[in-house]
Amino acid sequence: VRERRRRKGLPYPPGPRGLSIIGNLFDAPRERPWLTYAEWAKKYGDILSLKVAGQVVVVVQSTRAIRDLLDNRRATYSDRPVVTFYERAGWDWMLPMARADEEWRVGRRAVDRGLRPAAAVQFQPMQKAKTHDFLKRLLRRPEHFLEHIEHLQGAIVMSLAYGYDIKEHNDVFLDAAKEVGQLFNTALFPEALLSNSLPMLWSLPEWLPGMGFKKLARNGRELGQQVIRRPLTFMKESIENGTARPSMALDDLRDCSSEDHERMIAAALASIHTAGADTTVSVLTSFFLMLVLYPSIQERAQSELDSVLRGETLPDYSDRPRLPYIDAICKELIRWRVVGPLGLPHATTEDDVYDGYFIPEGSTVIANSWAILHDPSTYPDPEVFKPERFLTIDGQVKDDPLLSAVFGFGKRICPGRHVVDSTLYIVVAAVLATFTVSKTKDSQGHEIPVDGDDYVGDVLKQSSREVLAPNALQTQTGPVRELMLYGFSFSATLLTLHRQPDHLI
Ligand code: HEM
Repeated sequence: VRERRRRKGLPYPPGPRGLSIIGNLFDAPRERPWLTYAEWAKKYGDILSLKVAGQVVVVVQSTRAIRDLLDNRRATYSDRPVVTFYERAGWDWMLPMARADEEWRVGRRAVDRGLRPAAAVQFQPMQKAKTHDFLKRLLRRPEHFLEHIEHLQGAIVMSLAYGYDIKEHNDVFLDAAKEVGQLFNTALFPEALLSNSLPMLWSLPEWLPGMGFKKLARNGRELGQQVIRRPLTFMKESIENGTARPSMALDDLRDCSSEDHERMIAAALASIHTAGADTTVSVLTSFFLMLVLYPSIQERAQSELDSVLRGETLPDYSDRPRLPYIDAICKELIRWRVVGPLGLPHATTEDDVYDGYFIPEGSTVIANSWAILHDPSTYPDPEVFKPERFLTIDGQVKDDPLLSAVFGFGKRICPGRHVVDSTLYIVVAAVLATFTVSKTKDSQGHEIPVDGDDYVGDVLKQSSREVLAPNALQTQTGPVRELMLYGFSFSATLLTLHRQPDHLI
């Protein structure tokens, strides 16, 4: 009744009509939901709603609606949905999923400061050195390129967060951070979210089918604390010994006014690996896929690099203005395989009305970034990799304000985007300057084909299957699927390197 009064007769945004109790639980698309949502937009328009287990989920799918709500009404649209699982597991410290409370604000301010463009520039020499290290690994064992990409990203993140150099193998900080990331992804599986709307699930015994999430919650609490505390102890010791290197932690911890403040900062820093790892790794993996699928693009990029560097040096950041084609490749990589096609869900903190529709407080709001970046009227042949989209007729780089959709919106926009920009540029330029990547040949000398479509996997689903396999329920809830990242399943052996100017590395 209260809600009816608040609605003043206004309808929710249109959408598929669900069954009464469970709403659209079973309508919510299971595979690549962004495609289904884009399809639904043709019927319902650029703002639609679903009711998932009693909760309103609003999906916005045009630049107009996304900007109007998530950017221009950011004061209302910057919360995250309540995930009981995170609260129970004591994981609400993790910045990307944190509710928009004081703790998030403190952590977010520190991360914004540490990763702002001026600060990100200071990390560039480190990113360059780690990239050269990556080239050497690639040269030694090209078939393990996925592992090398992961190592590179881990090395960059741990260095910028703590000034810490990760070990060659089995680094304790990195391994724990990776485990948290895996658990975090796993926790987005349907059963955990279902426990949101069915609190009584928490009182059922752990051994029952589908109750695996209770064990996860238990293990996750301890692991989370380790990931926060260990680097903090390391930082304190290295500050005391005078061995601390420039890093976000060094700047932030110096300014801490209390133990509580310190705890919030440490939690925000510990979130960075989870937020930045899979995402950057995904884009860099897309890069290698692109190289085997589009040899002519590789060739053109190499001739641009050769004309600037003359085969004498490795590319540096100062070369960037003279390498517009490389820059255009980086932009197209971000657009081509959108890492988080539906970003991370936002939530509203008060009732709102938009286009005559009622959006209640506490709604989950999902922006379909994929729909924007694969709209054929803006990007013709959207599935084809075409760096030229981002070049003017005279070969200069064109800015495209729509691209930032990959990094989300409003107050929650990804604070790591400037660092991503410098990582992508240096890796793409350095790999193209030193290697030619192509498909592997079979024993008869025929190229082994690579199916680019196969390559879209589903990291989260796979990890949840591993942990929960015996007990997994088959149910799916809506918002779970929105948190999917692309995973990559093409064979790691499909990589032959030709151009190996060892003297450069
Ligand atoms: C290609 C790489 C990356 C992509 C595509 C990406 C994308 C995103 C997206 C879509 C969000 C959610 C935005 C929203 O809610 O509207 C996000 C949040 C976040 N990202 Fe990234 N990200 C990337 C790399 C990184 C890196 C390298 C870092 C750190 C160094 C990072 C740190 C964060 C953090 C801390 C948040 C949470 C912000 C908050 O909730 O307030 N990301 N990112």
